Amino acid sequence: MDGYDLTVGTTVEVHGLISEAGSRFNGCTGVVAQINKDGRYVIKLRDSSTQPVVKPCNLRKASPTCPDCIEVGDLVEITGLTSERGRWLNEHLGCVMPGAVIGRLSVKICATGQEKAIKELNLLKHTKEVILERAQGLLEKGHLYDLQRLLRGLPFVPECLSEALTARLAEGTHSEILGGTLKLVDISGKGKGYRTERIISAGEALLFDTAFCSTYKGPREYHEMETECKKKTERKAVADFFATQVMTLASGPSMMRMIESQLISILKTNVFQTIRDPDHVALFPAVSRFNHSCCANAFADTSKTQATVRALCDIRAGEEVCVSYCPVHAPRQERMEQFFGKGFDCNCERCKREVQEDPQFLVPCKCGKHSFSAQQNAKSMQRCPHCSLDFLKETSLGHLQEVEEMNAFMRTQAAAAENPLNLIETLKPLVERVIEGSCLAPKTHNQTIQLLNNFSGAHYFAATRVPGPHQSASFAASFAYKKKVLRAQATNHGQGTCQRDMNYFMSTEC
Ligand SMILES: C[S@@+](CC[C@H](N)C(=O)[O-])C[C@H]1O[C@@H](n2cnc3c(N)ncnc32)[C@H](O)[C@@H]1O
Repeated sequence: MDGYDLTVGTTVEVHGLISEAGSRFNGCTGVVAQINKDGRYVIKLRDSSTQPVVKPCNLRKASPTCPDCIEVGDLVEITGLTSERGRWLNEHLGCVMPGAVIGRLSVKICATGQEKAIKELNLLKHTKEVILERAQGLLEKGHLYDLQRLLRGLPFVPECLSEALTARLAEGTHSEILGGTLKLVDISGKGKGYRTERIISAGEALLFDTAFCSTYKGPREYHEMETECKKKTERKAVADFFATQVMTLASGPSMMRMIESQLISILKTNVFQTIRDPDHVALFPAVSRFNHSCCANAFADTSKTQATVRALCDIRAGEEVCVSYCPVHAPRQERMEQFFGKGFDCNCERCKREVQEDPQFLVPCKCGKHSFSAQQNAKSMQRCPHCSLDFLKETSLGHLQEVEEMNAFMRTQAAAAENPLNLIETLKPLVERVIEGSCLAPKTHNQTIQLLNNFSGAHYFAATRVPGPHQSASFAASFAYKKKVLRAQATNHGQGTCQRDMNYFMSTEC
């Protein structure tokens, strides 16, 4: 029956309109966007931004041979998703799969391989030719980040196109500021750095860069990279890039420059250990211009060949964008040790706060009204001003040592080979003392958090790898302890810390 069995998302054809204004829509196809209370249908037309409102008797399901009608096997682009969870899918290509649910089609996303149920209204059908034309355009304009995303997972990429992309990326001289997000400027006291050109949303990709050189981590890493640089610069185009973009990067303290070459000093100041290839180090000339902050608002997701910098939180227009050169969960002292030789002391807001009082060394008093401090510069004997309980810093540090030893054991081969149920029993007494407070190790110290994380992990492995009646309880315990971990991290360096976890970024598409 015409019109009456149509739901939101169905592809329809308009027919039988007789008014002068309406008759121009006869024969047009579109998708049902909404059904109004008065029973009329709002139609989103394929080729026009006009959305006619039509009675159901003037609509019929588009014939399957209609070029707009989306079918299993079609290539589609996702568009117009507005929810926080769905937005990132916009502009992604997918393939329509069997198994539609009411009002939605099942779409396999090319870039990630995931299947998502998406309304037809949010899908734009494309031919292979249109996609390849778009890809060629991106290559010509040098938008390699978008090109790479477009081609990822597509079944029909011509070899010449993928080879051209691979060659451009491998040269190591390509970088792009994405979507007009950043500008490289002088930053007082820090040399160069990036500021935002507009408001940025958490998760947005800001900059894409390719590795100029990379090698395995090891005692000769800088010398190997120096050799690679020299070899690359035999080509004139690369030599120009090297002179203007590499040799102008920040180098270490002048004392170091007297005993080593300028290039080695630059490499020592700018090379990253890469996140996705942890056995590698790489030089990304454009990423190297980001300054450091211990409460960074961006994160460099790096592999041995390329890097994407993303915003970790919403950022105001004009703010400096910084990444962290060290793990953000480390206590201040450990973080500073990692900057040794880099020629600066971090003076970010977090460091200023933590010089006075590092939250990772606070031990709450039993009365709940006061916290003691086990920080290096704190007094050895402390007394709670509310309940007069005494606290001995050395006892607290001794308990922290116990926690550290347990964590060290958890990193051994013996622990990795152990049955997770036995590991739970090994960890339990210490974890229980931490929770009920008889272990005086600071509750939000990196090591204490690590202990809880290990306990959560042991429960997770027990739930997923050891069959038995304990499995659902182990799952519950794993999540409960993971929550404690995230809460403790948020106490140290603000809400949303879980988003500073590299695993969060590695699980997002990029
Ligand atoms: C990887 S580079 C960052 C870009 C650099 N500002 C430039 O002009 O190329 C590292 C150098 O930048 C400076 N820098 C980075 N973060 C800083 C900070 N938080 N405070 C002061 N200097 C910083 C230091 O000189 C450091 O050796």
